[in-house]
Amino acid sequence: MSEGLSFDLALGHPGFTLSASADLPGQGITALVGPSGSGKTTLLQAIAGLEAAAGHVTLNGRALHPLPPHKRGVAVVFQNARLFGHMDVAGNIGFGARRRGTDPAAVARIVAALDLGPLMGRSVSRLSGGETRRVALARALAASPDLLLLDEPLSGLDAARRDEILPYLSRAIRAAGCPALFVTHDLEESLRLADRHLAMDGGRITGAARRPLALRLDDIPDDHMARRLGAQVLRPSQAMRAAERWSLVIDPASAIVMRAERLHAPDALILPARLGNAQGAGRAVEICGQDVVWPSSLSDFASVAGGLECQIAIRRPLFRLDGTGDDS
Ligand SMILES: Nc1ncnc2c1ncn2[C@@H]1O[C@H](COP(=O)(O)OP(=O)(O)OP(=O)(O)O)[C@@H](O)[C@H]1O
Repeated sequence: MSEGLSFDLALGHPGFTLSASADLPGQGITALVGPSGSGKTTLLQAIAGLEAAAGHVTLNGRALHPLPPHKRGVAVVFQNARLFGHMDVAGNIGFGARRRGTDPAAVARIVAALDLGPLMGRSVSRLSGGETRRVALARALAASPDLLLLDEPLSGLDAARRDEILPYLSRAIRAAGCPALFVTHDLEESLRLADRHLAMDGGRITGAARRPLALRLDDIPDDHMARRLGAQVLRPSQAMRAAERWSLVIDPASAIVMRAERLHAPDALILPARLGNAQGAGRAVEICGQDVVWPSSLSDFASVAGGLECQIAIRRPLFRLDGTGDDS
């Protein structure tokens, strides 16, 4: 029995043909990226059973296709949150939970992870855009989905709101323990959320890459991209000058991309361990999406999920949007 999500789907609209297949792991967050009109939404809809298609979809060996949508165990979060306007926040979240008999303790954990406690009694018509997105995600997660599909869940939010939500989103999806596939046009979102990437073009999957996000190092530090990411790129030689508190074992061909506002935070000082001190010598850093785990002492590893906003960029190109990158 194959683990994870596997699909091979075909359908046609006038002037557009979807013919997409991929095998994804049973855990983690996959970003689906590609130009407008490439078929990302159509693929999500077909996986969810909301759009008729030929082919197969299996999740952990269970055939989802051609089951009706409500029997697939798939939750979809759309661009517009589509909350139930006649219910308050608690009602919306409870709806998903009741349908699948989700343990109330699990629902409480989701509410806490998304920091929705203070909003539970509020009418959904009185929520901000960011709060609305968090409720939509909570409602989807509360239904204990086997697979979570998100179609540009943060579109239309300004940068500040998106920054506010991203850590919640990452934490809540990972805590749910189901695989998630999310459509995004936003490089920062994919950098910060995803640990696997699928590229789509012309109705086909044209490339895939495992984590860490495989952008060519040379793609990142140009001024425009750095500004978009709010980041500065510390090449190893520059990073050494910032050496004080932590050391980090990284490949000499790698660089650390760190959000500029964190550069002077004492807890966020990082240097490559080629010149490392005893704390980091010989230990490898582990990257999981935005979560960087590194040795805080010789015997102890500290997780800094959400607390340290940095990414490791690998110099070797693993993935390019034109689909010519490899996936090794
Ligand atoms: N119901 C439909 N009938 C006819 N054509 C459709 C239908 N739905 C989508 N299409 C077409 O299928 C193609 C893929 O659309 P889709 O919305 O999946 O692209 P997308 O990659 O999600 O785009 P975007 O990034 O702009 O949201 C487009 O050419 C679109 O016009």
